[in-house]
Amino acid sequence: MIAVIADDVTGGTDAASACRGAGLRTLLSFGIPLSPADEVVNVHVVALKTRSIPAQDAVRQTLDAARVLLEAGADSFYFKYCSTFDSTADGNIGPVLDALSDLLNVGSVVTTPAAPSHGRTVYRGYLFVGDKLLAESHMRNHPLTPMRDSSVLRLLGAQTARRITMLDLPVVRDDSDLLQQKITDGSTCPRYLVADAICDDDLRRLAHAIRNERFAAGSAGLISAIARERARSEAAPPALPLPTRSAVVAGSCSEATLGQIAAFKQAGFPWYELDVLATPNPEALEADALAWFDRTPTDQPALIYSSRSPEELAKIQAVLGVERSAQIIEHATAEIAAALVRRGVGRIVAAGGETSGAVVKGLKLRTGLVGREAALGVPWIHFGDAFAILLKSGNFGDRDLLVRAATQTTT
Ligand SMILES: Nc1ncnc2c1ncn2[C@@H]1O[C@H](COP(=O)(O)OP(=O)(O)O)[C@@H](O)[C@H]1O
Ligand SMILES: O=C(O)[C@@H](O)C(=O)COP(=O)(O)O
Repeated sequence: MIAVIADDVTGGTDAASACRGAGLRTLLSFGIPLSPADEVVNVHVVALKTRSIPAQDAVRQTLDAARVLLEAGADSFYFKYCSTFDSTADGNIGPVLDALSDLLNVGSVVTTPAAPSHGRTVYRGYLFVGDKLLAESHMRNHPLTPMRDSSVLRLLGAQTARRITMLDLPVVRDDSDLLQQKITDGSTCPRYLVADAICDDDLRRLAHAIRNERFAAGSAGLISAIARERARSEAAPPALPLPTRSAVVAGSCSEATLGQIAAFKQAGFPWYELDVLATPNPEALEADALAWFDRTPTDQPALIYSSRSPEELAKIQAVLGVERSAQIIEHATAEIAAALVRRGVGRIVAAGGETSGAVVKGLKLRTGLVGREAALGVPWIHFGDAFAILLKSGNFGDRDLLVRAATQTTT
């Protein structure tokens, strides 16, 4: 079994969808599973919410999850971080990689955030988002993890004392056994090999070269290739009916989400804006939002959001602070989601990684079945027939995704 530990909830759904799409039986747990799965699965994805927390807490939670998965029979491990390398200045990715390499007793670890199908490519160690370098993309303005450098080697180098070398494109594409040699040479001394990859075939080559390694790390790109290396078959999950009453909650401030919110409003559905500056109190924000929701028609999807443009966000953060404003919003959003479900909402669509983490916590969701994708990397997760959730990375999905997900009747 492949064990995947993701540093946030939407990262977990993205990775789970990639494995499911490769035809592997995939289980997704939110938080550390309390007991091993009672069914045979090829992949168990554990989605944590460690991306923005202090490194020592992230390490502890990740190791706890890894030990449970080892006990459940995992023979290889993947640490899923964000395809835009989201991490704080005190960086979790390096410390978590160090700790997992030690636990698993591995030397060389291949890693790349490349996910070409999501528009993330790595060339000469520099990470691109579409046609822009990471630090010139919208990720410069991320509320919690603004990315102001594009070099994966420098970003990772600031977070670990271990040696980092590059597997550049000519090596990745070499048809002799150079790639394999580079990976196994000196593999007894701990180090990270940051790989270039600009198309899926580069990831396929990497996955083939590391097929006997116990540990690798990166975004959904490399785990998708690893899953395909194992499965070599593709089976689409069956279409399933979706519970009728739906609601959307959004806290992502990414360009993609702002466009999706605008499309939802244009479609004429009811919407409500959480104003944390006017009401910097989660309970009061929740009460006002629910009073509004209780007046909306039950046959229409409703949207509740806190998302703001970078300029508006900067103003809010200057008054309330980055952490405090995010905490108030996340607390309110989690409670609102739980209250919506108590009011009969059977389908929640959440936009934003941290936001989704808060929603999953509010709803106390544990382990669900990975279903069909509503957009690339955004699968429906089913909890029996009565409840389904779609957790959308802020950056993912076309402009109509929120409208489509809130109104479609089957997956
Ligand atoms: N109006 C707001 N003021 C301050 N922080 C906000 C506001 N709206 C959302 N946030 C915070 O911004 C962060 C967005 O991150 P996230 O949900 O992970 O989205 P993404 O997937 O785009 O990264 C969350 O922590 C959220 O609470
Ligand atoms: O790798 C990715 O881009 C996603 O899987 C992911 O981790 C997204 O995180 P958020 O943008 O915080 O949703």
